[in-house]
Amino acid sequence: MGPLNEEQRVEMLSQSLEKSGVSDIVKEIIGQTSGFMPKDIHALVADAGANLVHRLQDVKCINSDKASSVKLTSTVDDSGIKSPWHNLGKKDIIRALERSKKRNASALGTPKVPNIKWEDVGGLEDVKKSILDTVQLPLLHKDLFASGLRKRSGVLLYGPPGTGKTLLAKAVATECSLNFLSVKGPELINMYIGESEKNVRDIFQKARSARPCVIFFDELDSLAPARGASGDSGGVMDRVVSQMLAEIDGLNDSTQDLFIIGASNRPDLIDPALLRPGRFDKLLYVGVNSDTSYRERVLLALTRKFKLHENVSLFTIASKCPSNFTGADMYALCADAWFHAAKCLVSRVQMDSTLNDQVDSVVVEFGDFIEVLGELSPSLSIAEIRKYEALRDQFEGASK
Ligand SMILES: Nc1ncnc2c1ncn2[C@@H]1O[C@H](COP(=O)(O)OP(=O)(O)OP(=O)(O)O)[C@@H](O)[C@H]1O
Repeated sequence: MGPLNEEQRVEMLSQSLEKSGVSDIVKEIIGQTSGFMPKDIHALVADAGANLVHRLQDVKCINSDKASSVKLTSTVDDSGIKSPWHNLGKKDIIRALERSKKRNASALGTPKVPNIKWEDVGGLEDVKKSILDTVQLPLLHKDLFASGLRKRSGVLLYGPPGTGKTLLAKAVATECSLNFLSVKGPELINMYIGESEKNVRDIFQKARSARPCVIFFDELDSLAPARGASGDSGGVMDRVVSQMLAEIDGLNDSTQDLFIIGASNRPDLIDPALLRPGRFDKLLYVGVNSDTSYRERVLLALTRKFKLHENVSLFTIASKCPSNFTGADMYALCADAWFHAAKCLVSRVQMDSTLNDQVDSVVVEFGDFIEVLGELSPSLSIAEIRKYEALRDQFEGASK
């Protein structure tokens, strides 16, 4: 679920603060909560509550120090029950808002070269090649591309969740020795008027000072929904999209070593202006392939650092996995199989102390995979995958 619109935020905040007697503050702060998702509202209220607890503790200490009979001001509601929430003041909420702002600022992170190699990405060879063409060629032939007519492209990786979009973007950055600046859409949206646009400017500024650099916009649809469609009367999202467009267009005048890669499950929700030439105009579908050999290649990548028993046939395991297993499902399979093997090893060592020196080397056997496979179910149904494929058909050709 994306950011809430103003009406939804008012409703949720009013409900959460109903018992506190400070619901009149909702009007005051609502403008500062643009871009909030339900979890952000919960966090805000919980944080304000934590503030209150600290304050109550402080007052309690003072009161017991003075051995006075001063009582905390608490009101009694209709039912006659005293609620500590009645002590919640505007100050607690304002403080919680300030903290949330600080958290957002630090969550925007600093760029660094990731440590994901091509070998860590299984299957997806075509997508790998297309991204490399877009990123590596201009890097290797800067002069040629700087004078060319073709505007540089940003890549949009789209498709179902857990299929390796983030992994691919990181692998490109590692392989081309680029710094990687990852921005999750909702993280960037700030409640303070003007702050979200500033965050966008800051991100591009950070990337410019860390060149060569890739900016990876995860959940691009929540960051750049079609303008006028977000239902946010504050218009924060619209201004963020406009700022993004201005920054991306600005990239075309500068050198060839700043790249933008976006990822989204719902490209149909992204503002179409962002998908025009020179922006995120190279659309690459990253999906689920029902071929056994695809699953085998993903398993190979995921078990690269495992010690596998010689009885393990990754192809046989791949053929036993449901055809709608995503990369993330196979990650769960491998992690669970390793854990199963580790547990067995620990119980063997407990029974026989002569095996103590083996404790560091977990060897994963075929049986470990089969054992845990039965407990896993695909995170996406075949019907859901078909929906994503229908979206792909709709977008196919858009980047050609
Ligand atoms: N093709 C793949 N090869 C190897 N591992 C994969 C692959 N696809 C997914 N995985 C595993 O699944 C995890 C989740 O993948 P990733 O975060 O790249 O998915 P995503 O497509 O970006 O998902 P989302 O849309 O939810 O952000 C990865 O950390 C990796 O362990």
